[in-house]
Amino acid sequence: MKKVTIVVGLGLIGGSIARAIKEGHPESTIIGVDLNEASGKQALKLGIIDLFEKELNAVAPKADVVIFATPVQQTTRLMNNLEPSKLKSSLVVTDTGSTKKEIMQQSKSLAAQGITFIGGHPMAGSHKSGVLASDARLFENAYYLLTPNPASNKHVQFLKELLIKTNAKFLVVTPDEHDQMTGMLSHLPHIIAAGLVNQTDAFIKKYPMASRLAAGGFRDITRIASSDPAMWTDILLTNRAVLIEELENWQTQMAKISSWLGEGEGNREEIFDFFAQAKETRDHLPIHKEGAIPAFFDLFIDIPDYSGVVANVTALLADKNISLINLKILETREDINGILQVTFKSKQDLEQAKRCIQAGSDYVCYEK
Ligand SMILES: NC(=O)c1ccc[n+]([C@@H]2O[C@H](COP(=O)([O-])OP(=O)(O)OC[C@H]3O[C@@H](n4cnc5c(N)ncnc54)[C@H](O)[C@@H]3O)[C@@H](O)[C@H]2O)c1
Ligand SMILES: O=C(O)C(=O)C[C@]1(C(=O)O)C=C[C@@H](O)C=C1
Repeated sequence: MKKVTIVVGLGLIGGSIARAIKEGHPESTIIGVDLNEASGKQALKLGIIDLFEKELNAVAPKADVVIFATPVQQTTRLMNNLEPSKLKSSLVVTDTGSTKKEIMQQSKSLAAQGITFIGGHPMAGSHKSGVLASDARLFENAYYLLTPNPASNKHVQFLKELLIKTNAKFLVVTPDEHDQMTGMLSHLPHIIAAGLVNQTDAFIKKYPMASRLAAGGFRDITRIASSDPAMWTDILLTNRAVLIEELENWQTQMAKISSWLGEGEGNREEIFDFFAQAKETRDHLPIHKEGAIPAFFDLFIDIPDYSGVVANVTALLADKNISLINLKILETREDINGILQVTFKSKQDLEQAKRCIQAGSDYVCYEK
């Protein structure tokens, strides 16, 4: 496919999409557009794009495809600034934004001027931002939701072909269905995670030692609280009605638990059922695991708290040529062992590392 694609926003999503297009269509040209010149330089250096430009309208007339991978409200602003009379009549415009109703509303004025617009949203990502976190495999096996304008239906196949190497599963939904479903399954969880971390922050001021006790449960439910605040502000402000309703449902649920607790033992069964129902549902949800960036493999090692132990572990791994991605001490207190978190790229590396550390030391290794 010898096409010119402009990717606007060279961050996690734009970078990952550009990588996948390069992989599937090496003969195509990718022009990267970003406000941030450093992102452009990094993308050029990584070979993700062929050219960099700060101003979209300076290059838009060359484009066969424009893909917006900017925060939602930046995307609507940039769409509004396009100059349709200067664009190719065959141009296909799409986006990657986490909400769809406002963007689809904005696209009507483009459609009125003959520009094809297909809303898009890959349902995979990370709390990490920026082009350095991008990965062509990010969307593998994930759903990629599409909300085409009626007049754009015939271009959906072309877009799927362009994005073939994302290895995503494309699904057409209405903008309303989209915002309802992502509101429940993505936006509300991000609000809850951020709220929980903020509540913890206030608590830690009272009990400073508590910060050292944040273990697996807290880590699992709050990872997404590290996501980019600018991106999430735009998401919330473009899905207000859905989120207000879901927050009310959430508050009703929390109030119910609070009242059960107020009455104590008499509500044992209700409390049990609350957790039992959640376990049943969670255990049967087909949660997307493969392809996302945190598809790294963590090995946890209980280590005695003395200096030199990290060097011991790395020496054991180096001896067997096992490469690691990251190494972090999660906990060090005088009275207990520390935990060393060693991250590997593959399950095989992790298993080999576990065997070699267990053979060469008496450290206890485990996965979570
Ligand atoms: N992060 C995720 O998990 C995820 C997943 C799916 C979809 N999305 C959506 O994808 C979009 C991009 O998210 P991301 O995670 O890649 O963010 P990011 O912060 O990693 O990248 C955004 C990039 O856009 C650039 N940018 C911002 N405003 C711009 C403008 N006016 N003109 C040109 N460049 C501009 C920034 O400099 C940055 O490089 C958002 O709409 C988000 O809702 C995010
Ligand atoms: O894995 C994460 O960190 C994400 O938050 C990814 C996530 C999600 O909520 O699942 C976040 C926003 C997107 O619009 C799509 C995916």
